[in-house]
Amino acid sequence: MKADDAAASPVTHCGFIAIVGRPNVGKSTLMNRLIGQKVSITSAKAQTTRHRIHGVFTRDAHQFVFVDTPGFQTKHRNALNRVMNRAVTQALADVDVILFVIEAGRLTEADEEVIALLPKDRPVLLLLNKTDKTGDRAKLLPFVERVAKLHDFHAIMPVSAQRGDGLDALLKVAGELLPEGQAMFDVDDFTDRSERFLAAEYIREKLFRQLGDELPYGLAVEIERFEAEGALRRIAACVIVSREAHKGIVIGRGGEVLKSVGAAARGDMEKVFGSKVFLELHVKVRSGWADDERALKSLGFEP
Ligand SMILES: Nc1nc2c(ncn2[C@@H]2O[C@H](COP(=O)(O)OP(=O)(O)OP(=O)(O)O)[C@@H](O)[C@H]2O)c(=O)[nH]1
Repeated sequence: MKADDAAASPVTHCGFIAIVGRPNVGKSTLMNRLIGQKVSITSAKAQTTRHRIHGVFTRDAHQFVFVDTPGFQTKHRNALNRVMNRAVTQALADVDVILFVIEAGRLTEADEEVIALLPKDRPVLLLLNKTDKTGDRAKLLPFVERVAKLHDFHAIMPVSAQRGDGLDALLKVAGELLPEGQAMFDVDDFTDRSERFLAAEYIREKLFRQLGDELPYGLAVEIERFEAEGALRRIAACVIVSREAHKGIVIGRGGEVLKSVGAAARGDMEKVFGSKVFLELHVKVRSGWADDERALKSLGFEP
């Protein structure tokens, strides 16, 4: 942003907000809903978000810079999960406000593991998500009383990320907690991640959606070539799997799975980039990569 723009900007408060919680509680859905743009990927399957993603939302005098974190992993203890958990802890260390998401009426051991990591010196808003499924709010009261004892929460707020219920109130409370400061991003920006990064995210999302329970563990997407010429993007991407047997699953009979993943991802990219996209997609086997921290680093996962 240029200095002139900063002077003209009405923003007086700006800060980082982390969204944390165990897998599948609705963190990505919440961030997308809050910023009204498709930045972070969502799917019905756990663990779809592996990167920290910033989404930016500006409303009047407040600029919210959201950090979406990977879901906490408690099941598989390998390098990939260690890297993911470290990313969450790191995200918590440098933010101004924390949104801790759980499902309304449901507290699991994994939720409690996340609570143990919440910093005591930063405001934490506890969001009870998916209230559209719980029905009568009065029924939630005993649950609220129980979870209130687990941490000194700044506020406990029922929301439905999917329907958008309670989000206005949430932005109001969170806005009051932002530190004074000029805007960090152009008011129209919705992400500080590059198109290259988003391209990989969209492909990964379509694979999650298409493959469902068949999804091979430890699958990743690498962008091998990204060329932008005016309103045209030429992208070559590679889906990495850890075993030869997984290759066929990703390709599908007669190449059908890969073809439809490519078509759907390309559609998203064309909408978001506002350009025409040529996408080449292929599959490679790199054995044991999910256990190799160096390989993770080379794929852009933050160590
Ligand atoms: N009924 C209902 N479902 C929701 C709501 N918010 C999210 N979901 C669903 O819950 C599932 C998980 O949502 P995500 O946003 O991917 O969850 P996440 O916490 O980011 O998951 P990870 O990336 O695995 O950490 C998806 O099927 C969402 O559609 C909500 O408010 N109500």
